[in-house]
Amino acid sequence: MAEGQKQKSVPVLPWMRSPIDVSLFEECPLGLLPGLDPRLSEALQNMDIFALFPVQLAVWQETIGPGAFERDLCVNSPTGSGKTLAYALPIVQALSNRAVKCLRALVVLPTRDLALQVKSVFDKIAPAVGLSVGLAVGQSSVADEISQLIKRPKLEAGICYDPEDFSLGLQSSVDILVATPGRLMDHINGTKGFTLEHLCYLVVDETDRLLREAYQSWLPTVLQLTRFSDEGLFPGAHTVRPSSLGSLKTVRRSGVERGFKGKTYPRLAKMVLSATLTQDPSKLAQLDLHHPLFLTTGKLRYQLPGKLESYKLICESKLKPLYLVALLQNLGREKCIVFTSSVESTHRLCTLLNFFDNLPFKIKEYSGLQRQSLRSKTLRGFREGEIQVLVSSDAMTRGMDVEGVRNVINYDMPAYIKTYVHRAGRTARAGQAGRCFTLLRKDEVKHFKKLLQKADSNSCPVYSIPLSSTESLHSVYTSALEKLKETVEVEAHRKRKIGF
Ligand SMILES: Nc1ncnc2c1ncn2[C@@H]1O[C@H](COP(=O)(O)OP(=O)(O)OP(=O)(O)O)[C@@H](O)[C@H]1O
Repeated sequence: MAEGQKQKSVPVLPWMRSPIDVSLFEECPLGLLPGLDPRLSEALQNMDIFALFPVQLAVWQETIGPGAFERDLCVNSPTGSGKTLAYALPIVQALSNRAVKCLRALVVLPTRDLALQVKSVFDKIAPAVGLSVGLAVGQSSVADEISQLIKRPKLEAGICYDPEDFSLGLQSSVDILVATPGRLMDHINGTKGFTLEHLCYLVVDETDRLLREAYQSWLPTVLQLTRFSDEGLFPGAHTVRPSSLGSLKTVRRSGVERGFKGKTYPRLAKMVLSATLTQDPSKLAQLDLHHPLFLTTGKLRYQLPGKLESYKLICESKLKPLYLVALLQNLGREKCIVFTSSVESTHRLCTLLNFFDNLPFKIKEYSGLQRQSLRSKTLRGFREGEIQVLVSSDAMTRGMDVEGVRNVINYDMPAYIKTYVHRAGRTARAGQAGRCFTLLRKDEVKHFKKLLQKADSNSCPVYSIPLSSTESLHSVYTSALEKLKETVEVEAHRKRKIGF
């Protein structure tokens, strides 16, 4: 391919070749949105949301609008474009008239912090129409989680209950569940009264990441449990009805209509989303999609946010910490995420930075090496502005939405464009401006240029750091390196001692 020529990959799957182009949609003021429940309109306005973003309008049309959830949706839309509300709003609207409470929507996310973030979005709209939202992420003990998800029948005094019979009356306390695969499987396998029998909607957010997560075969299990059919038992019956045992029963019959042959009906409507959605047929096949409809933004496979500016800083490997500190000083106290290539280098870099005396900002580590409780505390501090710089490994920050992150720094060059897209996407969200800086060695510059071309970002000027800024840091850098060396030795000794 000639230098500079844009790479347009043609998807293998035919339905991916004729997508709905989200970039042709405009924002839609709430007042003009057909069918929006006024209670939800009010809840959105309380969130300072007065119009739907293009991807939200496009999904609305295929769910609440004329599309009426008839096809499964695959959404590929840039970071920060509002994918969470794109699925949360139609699900909440669709369930707003439900008569009986049972678990009807399941949203699966790869990490606990991400699940918490998504639950907080549902929490802002679902109660407005009387829906409850649950969380299954292992944040609290299993027992606490169960007590929030499952309602026990009221016991009447003087009656002796058989424990087995008693469990038949258990009901869901939630209409919508936001979960990570691990805890979801715990409830599927061990929680009495937890059932996916009535599920109508399944959302797989950060799909490409979750499809790599085979944890206890969570996806085939969910699909299997929602395929359950009581064919012939109640022909022509209403889809949700009381069973002979007094609890609810959803009857999924074998579909005979065109397009439903061999599938159960009512079917589970699926929405899968990512900023870098896989186009790999074998991976997508795992989702067993029904007449999938592809919604994507623009012609290129990878899109960066419209108001993102990319810059490169070229320096020798051994001077990278100096350039980083000088850059951070230039950025002042603006919130910033620094990405490294591994959990180990995240830890080392964060330790080193904290040995630079008198930096006017607070720097913390956020990585998979840490305990979840510590990670959550750090994230809270970053959200609230007590921490200004987060040094992070890749796996942890996908999808993370922190207000006010103005800058992202790639301390290590990302190896793939997907990684660049997700890292850079922590800034320039929701139409805001943001900057992404990448530190490069001279020999990496060419490869980096090629990488960015995949997202059509040819414009990536050099960001210059004056020599005087780095020179003034030399002595403090030398002493910080000494301290780092000592710390690394102490830590290694401690690990050996506890047989890590
Ligand atoms: N219609 C809207 N009007 C104003 N702000 C919105 C609207 N929809 C979403 N937002 C805000 O935009 C930000 C980004 O939304 P969201 O986290 O859903 O993006 P995303 O597309 O899922 O990004 P990523 O791919 O990184 O996960 C959030 O802070 C959200 O509150």
